[in-house]
Amino acid sequence: MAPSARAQAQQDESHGSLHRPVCRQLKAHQAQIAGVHMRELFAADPRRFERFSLQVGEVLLDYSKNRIIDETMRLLLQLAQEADVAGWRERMFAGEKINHTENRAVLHVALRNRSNRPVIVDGEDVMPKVNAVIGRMGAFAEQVRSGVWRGYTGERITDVVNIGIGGSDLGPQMVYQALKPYRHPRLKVHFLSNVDGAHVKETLETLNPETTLFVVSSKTFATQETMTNAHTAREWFLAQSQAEKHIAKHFVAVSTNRDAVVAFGIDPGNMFEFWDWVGGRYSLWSAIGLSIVLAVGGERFVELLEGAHEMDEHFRHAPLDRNMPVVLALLGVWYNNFFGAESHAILPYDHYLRSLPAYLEQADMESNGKSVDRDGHVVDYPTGQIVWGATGINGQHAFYQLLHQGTRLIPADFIISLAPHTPDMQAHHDILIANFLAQTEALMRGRTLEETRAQTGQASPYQVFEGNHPSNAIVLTQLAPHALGMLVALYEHKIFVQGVIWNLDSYDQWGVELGKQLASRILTELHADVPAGGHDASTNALIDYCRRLSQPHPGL
Ligand SMILES: O=P(O)(O)OC[C@H]1O[C@H](O)[C@H](O)[C@@H](O)[C@@H]1O
Repeated sequence: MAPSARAQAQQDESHGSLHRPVCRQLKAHQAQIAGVHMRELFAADPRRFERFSLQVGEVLLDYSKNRIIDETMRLLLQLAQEADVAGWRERMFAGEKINHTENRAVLHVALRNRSNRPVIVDGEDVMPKVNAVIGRMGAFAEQVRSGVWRGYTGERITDVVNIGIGGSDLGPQMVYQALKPYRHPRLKVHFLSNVDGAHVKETLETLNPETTLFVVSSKTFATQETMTNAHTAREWFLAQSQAEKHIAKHFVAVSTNRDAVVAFGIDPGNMFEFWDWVGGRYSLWSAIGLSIVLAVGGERFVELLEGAHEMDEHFRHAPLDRNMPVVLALLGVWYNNFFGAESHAILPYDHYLRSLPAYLEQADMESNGKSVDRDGHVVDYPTGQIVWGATGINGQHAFYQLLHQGTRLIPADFIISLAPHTPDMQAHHDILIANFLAQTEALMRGRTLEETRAQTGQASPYQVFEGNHPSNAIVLTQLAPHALGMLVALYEHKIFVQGVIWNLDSYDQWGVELGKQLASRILTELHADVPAGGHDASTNALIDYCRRLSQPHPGL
């Protein structure tokens, strides 16, 4: 068998950051600390919380329940310094084309640059156009919210449908859910992402074309799922409105691709623009946030941007050892590369943050799920962690068993907001807070055999909890737009720092392309008259099987 390009590349000398001498020191240090229980660390240091916690604005990070001591953080910080996190950070903020495989700048930070400092890309300050689009979004949303903007029969808009997928869906959807307490009472936003006809049908069947506004959101305006859904929505709308001229009142577009928007039949006056230096999974701050602005209004959206900007400023200026995104990133590297942890759980104790895990799955795994480094070498160390999670309180009654007594090390972020949006139900909120606190304590402390005997009267090994499971507690004062902006930016920069340490381009996503190409070929084969060929035997047979059985059967 001819050696693959990958195998060939593997023969190259490895150049990754994880081959620095400091990593050998970290490895030796891990061997020393692996047998130490966090109980002992807490017992030995009553000031552990003060030393291993950080506050930035309304965000508190307690990282004291991690398997670290001062020496751990010292070595991890040395790794960050040697990997030139500070240099890469400056390059990003300065608009350098750090997404080198696509030759693009990475400037979601410019979208929320409330200082208005010039940000230069290709010799042009992008801030005037950033601000102009934010202004247009706010003005348009105000028209819809106030009822000045009406549908083709003169009715006010009651429903907004964001048609998009990936970054053009998960970000706005997560923020819309998180900020639901702030939404306009008349406006409901729906998110149509799946090309599955069932999702389309379920969404459209509840809607009235006269009062529905479609926001077709796609960076490229070429994504098959989004375009197919947008065309179906257009047909559905025209079936009732009967005239193309009415489309202008019911379809707007968000994209970087003006020509494709015009070709689709959307008036460029109804297009909200963004730019190729905004990555799809970092785009909720751009015009992709239009459905958020429609729901909560321009002022709230600006508060969200301001929150992100506050975290950006902290990330850019705070020393690395007091830098919240850097600390979170280093802890992730500690477990990923030195403890062999494979995944990282996101556990919000907040109903409004229930989409955060799905959002972070894309943000993190599409950014750092890479096995070839910036220099084209195949890495020989684990990179992007598997991010997963669900609302913590529900998880307690489902998968936490494995966190507490399973065989794997799964670091987790516990997230809560203190002032509820339901102050008349404080008793409910107290239960949430109590469980949030109890779980991190239980994961850390565990329960010894002696304690089990003392508490239950039995010395059952099944009731022993090993403990020593690491977690971060992230506490927001309230889940308001500003705090949410801070939280999301915190994770974005954590991902950035990890990408630098693993020597990756965190801003491309070539790994999604191959499946897309094969799907377009198979789509034509599904309609062919001849048996499938040219694939492996499994795929050929499955294509034929699907072709035979996927046609609608009368009577079914
Ligand atoms: O916004 P679009 O161009 O429609 O792209 C939507 C999504 O699809 C792609 O396949 C990428 O994996 C995502 O990063 C992107 O957010």
